[in-house]
Amino acid sequence: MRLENQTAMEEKKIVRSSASSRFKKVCVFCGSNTGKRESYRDAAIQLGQELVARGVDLVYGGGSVGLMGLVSQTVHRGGGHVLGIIPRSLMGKEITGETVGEVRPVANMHQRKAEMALHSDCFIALPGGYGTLEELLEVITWAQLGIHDKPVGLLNVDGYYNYLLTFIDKAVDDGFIKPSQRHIIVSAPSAKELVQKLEEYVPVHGEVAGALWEAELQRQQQQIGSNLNATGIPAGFAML
Ligand SMILES: C/C(=C\CNc1ncnc2c1ncn2[C@@H]1O[C@H](COP(=O)(O)O)[C@@H](O)[C@H]1O)CO
Repeated sequence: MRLENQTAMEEKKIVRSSASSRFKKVCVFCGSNTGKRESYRDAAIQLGQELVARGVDLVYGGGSVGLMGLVSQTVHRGGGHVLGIIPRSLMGKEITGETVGEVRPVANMHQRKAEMALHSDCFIALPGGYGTLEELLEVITWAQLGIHDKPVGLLNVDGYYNYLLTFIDKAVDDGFIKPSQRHIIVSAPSAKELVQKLEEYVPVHGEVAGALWEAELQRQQQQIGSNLNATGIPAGFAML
């Protein structure tokens, strides 16, 4: 059966390669829309195929819309485990569509990001909009602070992220990002090249030595839990 928006190229059989991966689970951030270029859809499917070929499971934001749907359906169809972490407020089918694999409902967007990060060994951003950018920049910030040392990859399909990369270079030139931390982001134009680079990535720690990951996330989760009001919205947030 063809997936929605699936091209002929995508129907190729996915063969699990014998090459093992240092990653067990990769978290993918990507558009809840497919974007206007076929190359974006192809890249989502190619990334899903690359994960399956390497025996890597998927963690993502849940739902079946846009590129999220394509990558999750590809991994699921290829036999990989798919974990979708989704705030209860986004769970309506009209918002997320039919999801595949395991779905973990969480209280809010903050808990989703913490859980996505906790359950994965690496992050990859495909093309996307505000949601994708926000998720990407948060894990980069956490890497900069030494909260984690998991690789962060940008799948720069057809130069989609060129302006962002240029902007980051400007921030380095103008003294807002340390040159050593420019290298937190690993980018490549294709899924195969990107995953290979991420496999070879050696983390560069900033001023905070060592990963404080587990402790920090557990602290965040407790904080989130204790801050929730009756509607599941953290104190101080009007809406989520
Ligand atoms: C509002 C619409 C769809 C929302 N559906 C979503 N379902 C699950 N996860 C989502 C959804 N929207 C955003 N996300 C998260 O943000 C990233 C995508 O956001 P973007 O703004 O589209 O880049 C994604 O990684 C999810 O974690 C109907 O359009």
